[in-house]
Amino acid sequence: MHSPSPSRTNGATGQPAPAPIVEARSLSLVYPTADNRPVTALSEVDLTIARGDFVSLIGPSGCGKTTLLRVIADLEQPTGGRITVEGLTPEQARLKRLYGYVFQAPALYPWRTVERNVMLPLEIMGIPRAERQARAREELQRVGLSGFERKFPWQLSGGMQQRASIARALALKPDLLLMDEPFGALDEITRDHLNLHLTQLWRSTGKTCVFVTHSIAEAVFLSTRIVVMSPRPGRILDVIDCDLPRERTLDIRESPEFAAIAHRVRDGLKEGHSYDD
Ligand SMILES: Nc1ncnc2c1ncn2[C@@H]1O[C@H](COP(=O)(O)OP(=O)(O)OP(=O)(O)O)[C@@H](O)[C@H]1O
Repeated sequence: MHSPSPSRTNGATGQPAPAPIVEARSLSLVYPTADNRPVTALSEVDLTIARGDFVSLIGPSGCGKTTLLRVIADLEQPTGGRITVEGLTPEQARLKRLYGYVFQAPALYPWRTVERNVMLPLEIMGIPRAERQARAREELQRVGLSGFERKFPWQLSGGMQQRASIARALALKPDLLLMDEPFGALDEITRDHLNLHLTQLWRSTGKTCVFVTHSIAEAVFLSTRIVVMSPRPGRILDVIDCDLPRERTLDIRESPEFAAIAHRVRDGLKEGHSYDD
C-alpha cells in the first residue's frame, strides 16, 4: 500500500523539511449524473507528492487519473477530503499560476504561430511583449523547437505540436507540471524520443511532474514514483518507488531493475482489474 506522508522535519538538521508540493487526504469525488447513478471517480485518495518528484498516475480507463489531475489543477471540485497544492487550496494555486497543464491533445490555436501560441497565457497575464517573446523563445529552444517560432501548428508534426504545448506550459515558469497523457496519440518512435526529451527536461529544470499514462514502460522510464490506480471506485492501489538512476537513456528499459519495477506495476494493475468490465 502507499507510503505515508514524509515527516515534516529533517532528521539530520532538525530544520523543517520542505512542504510537499501536493498533499491529498481522503480525497473523494463523486460526479452527479443525469440518470441518478452518481459515478465515484475518486475514493479516499491519500497522496503526497514531494518537490522534484516525477510521479506517474497509471491505471485502466476510467480509474480517475484525469479526475485526480484536474482536482490538483482546480478544474474539478472534490466532494470529500482535502488537498493542498504548494500549501494552498487548488484555487489559490491556480490563481497564482503555480502549475502548467499539458492536455492530451496539443490544443494550439491554428491561426496563431507557434511562438504566439506559447505567448498567449503570458499575454493573458499582462506580461510585456518583449518579455513574453523572450520567454516563449527560451522555452521553445528548451523543447527543441528553435527555428519553428513562425510556423503555424498545422505545419508541425504531432510530436512537435505536443512539444509546443509543453513549452507553453513551461513559459509560465511553474514549479509543477501537470501532464494528461500528452504522448498517448503519438507513434511509438516519436513517443520514445519525447520520453527521452522529457526526462532530460525534468532533470535540467528540477520541476515536479505529475504525468498520466496508460503505458507501464513510459511510467517506469519517466518516474521517481508510480501511483497505481483502479476503477469503480477510483482509488490508489499502490505507490511504487522507481529508484532507477535519475539520468536515464532508453537502454535502461533492457535492465533487470527496470523489468522488476515494471513487473510490480503490472501486478498492481492486475490486482485492480475487474474482469466484469
Ligand atoms: N464530467 C463527468 N461526469 C460524469 N462522470 C464523469 C465525468 N468525468 C469523468 N467521469 C467518470 O469518472 C470516472 C473517472 O474518469 P477519468 O476520466 O478521471 O478516468 P481516467 O482514468 O482518466 O480514464 P482514461 O484513461 O480513459 O482517460 C469514469 O467512470 C468517467 O466515466
